[in-house]
Amino acid sequence: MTPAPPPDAPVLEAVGLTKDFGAVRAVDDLSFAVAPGRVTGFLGPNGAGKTTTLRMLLGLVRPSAGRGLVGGRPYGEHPAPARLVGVCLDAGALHPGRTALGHLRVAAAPLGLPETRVREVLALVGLEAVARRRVGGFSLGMKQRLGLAVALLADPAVLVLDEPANGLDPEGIVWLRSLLRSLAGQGRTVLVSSHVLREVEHTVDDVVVVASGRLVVAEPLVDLARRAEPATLVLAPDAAGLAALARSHGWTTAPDPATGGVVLAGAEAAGVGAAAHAAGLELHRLEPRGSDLESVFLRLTQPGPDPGESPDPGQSAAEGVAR
Ligand SMILES: Nc1ncnc2c1ncn2[C@@H]1O[C@H](COP(=O)(O)OP(=O)(O)OP(=O)(O)O)[C@@H](O)[C@H]1O
Repeated sequence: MTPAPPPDAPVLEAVGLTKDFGAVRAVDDLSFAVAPGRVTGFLGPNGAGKTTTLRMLLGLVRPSAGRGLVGGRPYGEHPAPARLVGVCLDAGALHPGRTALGHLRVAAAPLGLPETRVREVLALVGLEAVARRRVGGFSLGMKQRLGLAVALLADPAVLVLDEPANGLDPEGIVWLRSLLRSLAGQGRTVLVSSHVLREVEHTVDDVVVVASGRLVVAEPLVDLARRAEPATLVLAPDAAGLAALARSHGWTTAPDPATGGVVLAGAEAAGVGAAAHAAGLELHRLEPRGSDLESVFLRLTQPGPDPGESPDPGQSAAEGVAR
């Protein structure tokens, strides 16, 4: 593919984006910015409003309020928006009777791109061997690769991909990760949505998390990881003594079948060691467990008791917007 990085790839921006479908508010006053040179994950559970937001950013859905901006201008006001922004919103919706090659040729024609570029992107996504096969026989993972090839055709400075990891096998996810990282490394602006944080946690630099159409947090992934509770794996022959120790310190316990031990949530290893020593409790294993990002994601996106309440006490949604 063309190696030259796009100079000054534009920022993608949602400014107070709101969308009502009848009585349903799908997106509610959503503001965030997607920086060039980084991969940003747009995350939220099913129905959180991700696709609707992406469609508003791309001028495919008219916002009820607010604006979607690419480099400070609405998508449609750019002279050649389809060259500037590569998009894959629904890889599953490709025409089943058309071949992979046919799809790319149809997409390349209005962009004025030559056959050589079609061949380049086919190779880039690893579909050369099936170029003449009809898409109807493709797996979802192969369709994802083709959708990505279409998005990459014009060598765009901005990429917007809706659930690109969906349907990819583990090897495909590793491949997608390195491709997206290299595209961002060239200075491009890359936005990928997912409803599964685990799918993209090794791919993204920044996260924009939404739930029920509203912004929950927008921040670097490392900051999201800091919200994770510490956890410690412990093996102790005196199970009752360990349970009593956990109770007295407010640590929640969960069995760890792989080791036969217990994971103490909310506990640092050093604190557990000190407490066990003080209580005269014998430990056979004491091991810090990595922060569990998925549980942070679930905690942030699960509906709270009060819909007006911030999902994370002490952190308002607005705090997460400013970046
Ligand atoms: N055209 C439409 N007409 C009516 N309601 C819609 C329409 N499009 C989306 N919605 C509703 O808006 C809300 C947000 O949907 P959206 O598809 O944007 O969420 P999502 O986060 O992309 O979910 P998923 O991960 O399931 O694709 C949902 O309640 C959905 O039912």
